[in-house]
Amino acid sequence: MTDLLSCYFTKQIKKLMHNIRQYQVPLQKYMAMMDIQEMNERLFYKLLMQNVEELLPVVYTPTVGEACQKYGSIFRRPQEGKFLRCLKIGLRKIEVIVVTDGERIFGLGDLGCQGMGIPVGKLSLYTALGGIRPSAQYAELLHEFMTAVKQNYGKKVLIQFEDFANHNAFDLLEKYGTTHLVFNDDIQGTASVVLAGLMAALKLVGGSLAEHKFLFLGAGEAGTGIAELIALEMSKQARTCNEAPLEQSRKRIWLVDSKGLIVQSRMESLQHFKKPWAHEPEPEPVKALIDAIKAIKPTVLIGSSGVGRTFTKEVIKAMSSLNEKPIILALSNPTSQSECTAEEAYAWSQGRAIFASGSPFGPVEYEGKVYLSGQANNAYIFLGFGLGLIISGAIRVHDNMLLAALEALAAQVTQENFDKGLVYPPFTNIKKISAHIAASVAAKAYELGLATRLPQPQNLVAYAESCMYSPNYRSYR
Ligand SMILES: O=C([O-])CC(=O)C(=O)O
Ligand SMILES: [Mg+2]
Repeated sequence: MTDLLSCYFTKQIKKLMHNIRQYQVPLQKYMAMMDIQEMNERLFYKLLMQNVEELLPVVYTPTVGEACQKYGSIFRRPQEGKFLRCLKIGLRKIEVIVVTDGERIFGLGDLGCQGMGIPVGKLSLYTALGGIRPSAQYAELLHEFMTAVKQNYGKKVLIQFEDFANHNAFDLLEKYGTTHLVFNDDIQGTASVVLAGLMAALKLVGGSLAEHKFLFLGAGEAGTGIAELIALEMSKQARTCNEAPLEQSRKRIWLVDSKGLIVQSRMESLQHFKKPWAHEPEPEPVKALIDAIKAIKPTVLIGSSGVGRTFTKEVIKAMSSLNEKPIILALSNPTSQSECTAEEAYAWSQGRAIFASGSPFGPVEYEGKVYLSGQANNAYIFLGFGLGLIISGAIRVHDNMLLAALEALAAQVTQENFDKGLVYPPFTNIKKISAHIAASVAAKAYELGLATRLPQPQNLVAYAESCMYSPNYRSYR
């Protein structure tokens, strides 16, 4: 890029940042960013890269949550002229199509794309009551998609499952994990990012993983995914001293779901992904989180239920009376669903909590001291993880790659970060962090014989960096 061009680019970015800062409402900032993306892709990415701490909460968690809820009303410029292509790659045998523009849904008015529920509902009536064969059930449809993707793009295309419901997520990951390059961000990404934060937190609190006791509120993808990775790492650490098989490690981890503490006597009615966590001997039947804390006496409390405001004053106080430095992770997104705020965690623990959250919180002042809190968000992992798979030409995901990724992340928390109470490095350095994670993941892929890009590059960090997209203007003369 010539000096003149780069100077112009810099000015453009400065002005646009100035414009975006004029908006007070996060959703307006989001819409401004989407406009820029549509108008000028390079500008959008450069802007985001250079202002990652400020703009990540706009284009991603938490504002993107609100944008999704209002997607129908803010989505303005549809991509036209693509129907024929979509129909050609779609399902083959179609008999009925119910179509809506979403503008007059019942008496509710214009619901935009959220009006989709109506055609879906009408089609189910065709099938259930009209006898029209459904074109494909969920599993068949997904299988067709997975097969088509591999056929079109080969075995090295990474398919990231995002925000699937529990009842499908675990099965899909297991089913396609052996035939495709698949990664579930909510199970594996969240698990890795949380374990990285925990390993960093242990440097502040002391003790090995096996010396801690974990209690989860929420036993879905995030909760059980994290629990399993903690158990795996515990066993790995203990293997050197020849003890602690996986089942043994799992016993240090307890989960509470909507029906209370998961225990042996509930085994029959538990969904399969919860069964490994039904422990005995069980304490008295325990329903409420606060009672579970009293019974289990955890050192680490992790919220992953998607329900906000559940880490009450009583809960945080109980954790703080049990522990000098309670580790408290409020992972649910977006901010409205966070188990507690950073302010609450610090105030209710008298500034003793080691706190991180899924959605970002700003600095908090408590009794004259400023506390920062890390964002335990899977964005730390999935970017570098995906890049590592791609640059090595990996054809499968292996648990040891997750461990490699999270170790690389934990290793990048500096003393300076710790001093501020952070168990994650700042997002400002995310590209550098991702390059290191990518290099570790790629190295593991080579070690496991799952990499296809040969020969292995000498310096994987440098190679990862050289593979990264860089949005600059080009001079065409
Ligand atoms: O999107 C995020 O910030 C993290 C995530 O995957 C989720 O909450 O489902
Ligand atoms: Mg997600």
